[in-house]
Amino acid sequence: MGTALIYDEEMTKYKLLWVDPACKIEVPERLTVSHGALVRNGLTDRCICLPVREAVDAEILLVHSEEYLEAVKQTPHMTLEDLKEFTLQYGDVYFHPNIYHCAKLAVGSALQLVDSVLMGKVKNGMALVRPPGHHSMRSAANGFCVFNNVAIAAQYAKQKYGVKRILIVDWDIHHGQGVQYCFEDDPSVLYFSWHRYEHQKFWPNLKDSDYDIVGKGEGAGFNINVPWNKVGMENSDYLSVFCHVLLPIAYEFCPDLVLVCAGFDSAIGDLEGEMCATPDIFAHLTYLLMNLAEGKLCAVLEGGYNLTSLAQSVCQTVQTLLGDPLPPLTNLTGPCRSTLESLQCVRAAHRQHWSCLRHAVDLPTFEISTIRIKSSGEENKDEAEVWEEQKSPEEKIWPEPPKRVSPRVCSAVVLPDGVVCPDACERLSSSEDLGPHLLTLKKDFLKDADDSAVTALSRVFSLIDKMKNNEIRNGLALVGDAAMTMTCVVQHVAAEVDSRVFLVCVGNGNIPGHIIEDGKTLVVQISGEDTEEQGSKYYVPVCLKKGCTDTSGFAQAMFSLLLPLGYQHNPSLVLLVRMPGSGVCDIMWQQLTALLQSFAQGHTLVLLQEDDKACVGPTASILLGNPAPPLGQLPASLKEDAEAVERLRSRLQADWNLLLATGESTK
Ligand SMILES: CC(O)(O)NCCCCNCCCN
Ligand SMILES: [Zn+2]
Repeated sequence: MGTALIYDEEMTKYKLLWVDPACKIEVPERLTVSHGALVRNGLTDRCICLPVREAVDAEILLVHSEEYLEAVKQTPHMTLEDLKEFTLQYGDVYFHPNIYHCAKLAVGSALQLVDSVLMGKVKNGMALVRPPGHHSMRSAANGFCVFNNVAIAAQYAKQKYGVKRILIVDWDIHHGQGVQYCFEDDPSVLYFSWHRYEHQKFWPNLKDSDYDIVGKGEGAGFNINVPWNKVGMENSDYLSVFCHVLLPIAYEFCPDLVLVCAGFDSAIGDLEGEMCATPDIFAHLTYLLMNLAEGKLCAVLEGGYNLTSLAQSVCQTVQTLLGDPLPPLTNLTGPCRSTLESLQCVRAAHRQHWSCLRHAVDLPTFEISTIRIKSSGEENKDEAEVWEEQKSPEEKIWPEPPKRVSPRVCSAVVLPDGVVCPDACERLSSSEDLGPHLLTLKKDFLKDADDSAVTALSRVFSLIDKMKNNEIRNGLALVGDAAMTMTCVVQHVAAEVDSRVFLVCVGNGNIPGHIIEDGKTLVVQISGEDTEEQGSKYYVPVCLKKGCTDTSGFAQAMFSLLLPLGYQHNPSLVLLVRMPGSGVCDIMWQQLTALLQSFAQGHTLVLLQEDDKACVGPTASILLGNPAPPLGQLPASLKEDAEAVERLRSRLQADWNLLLATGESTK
């Protein structure tokens, strides 16, 4: 199934007709440069382009009042003076004779997108629309918005398709108060928004946008506000909020549909947001949401006023929806103090509503500052970087997002004769000769192994070499001895100069100490074995009371440990090993396999032991880019497990700052 793209140049045919400094940034070019960039990058050709349609009254009335709709209906016939007069009753928005038509097309586009996803015609999609929607309220236009496109889409999905739970993620830099008000007492719609706030000093200056506004009545807990009280937030800050707030709660909520208020004024260069996150961050934010709701994700454009970063961010988002490998995120320094303060406040405010936060350790709050947490060796930022930070936003410069090339082959497999190769996978030919290095390895490691083990290892090494040359994206091997193969692979890869391995080992098994000595391999082992081994900076033993069968504990370790560590380690290869008898359930295994593709441009090598042959199919399905099935609504994890994860975090966060979620200052 493909990715839908909805766009029509009719929505560019309205603009500001008088002087209004607050509205002059909302220009038709926002749509033309975004669509133009998609065309130029060959992305429109790869999408399923769906036609727009006008929303009908009944659809608009799902959210708005009749008197408001009737009033907006009069605008096409108004004179310029009448339009100005009409506009005065609302805030930071303007009307135009054609804006009612475009507003109906914007709603219609969102509904077309929801239809195509929920009818299973496409996997996911994006609607490039204007006017935006998330500020408009039941009886009021606001913040360039006329009708609330995404709120209407959510009500539409519930009414027409009986969707039970909908997650709305609003990564626009402004608070979508219109969406919040629409669903604040509705437990079937979880609304998440981060937004520039500066302690209510930033527009729309609402107390309702603060972290302690969590929803009302039945809806308590289903409204998450993350205020940015400082500008200059970076990729690390955004990822921290996803890892420590949004993803744990979203997985617990287990939505049937994900809607994104995709505003890109949260990207670097935008004068509204004044943030420093780069366009490629949206590739990751999109991907991290794609394993919810079995990939049913509809992104609808909201804001974004720097035409360069807007176009790049839109392309990054659509490329991820299309399944392209994710770009590496470099120099993630960890969240700033102000972010930690917000994180801690939001987690505390929601602790009573979400069991994933029940055991969250929250420390006394502390003064706010944007002093960046320095991880070791970051102390002396060179002059240029410091100067860079002090430049004013409009002069911000940032590198073009890296090219994201999909290898010719997605998944290659090494399987013993007699094991069927999963559809769409490529079996590595068995005619590989034993390379010279293998003969030495045979001497060092495999001296007593039989020839089939040596042959299998030689094929696994050629899998790795093909990944290194980007001939294949990922690989899977079913081997006789997973632990031994794992050790040889780490040894083989670590020998290369700029290689870094992220080894994720599921289940019990001994990790030889020497593989973590060089600091190039980071090991996370999730098992049920209480290793007295305290671990080190590069060896993170997560032992779950009930072992890997405990989905909640496993999921918590995935979000609050694995993701932050993986991002900060920024590996060139992910090695995922399923030890025999791990007890991990297939769906959890698939979710883990999917999430790990956030790293190393998707270069994941999965090692399975022969008696786990039944896992080949489900694993291959994920490696081929299919979404992982839902885990179901997650119960609370065991207190001991949550405390174990917290202990690990506090031990490791001095070295790995992305683990920070509360206010500890690093040493
Ligand atoms: C969709 C949206 O969230 O991007 N709308 C933003 C509205 C901003 C209103 N204030 C403008 C002040 C100009 N400096
Ligand atoms: Zn915005």
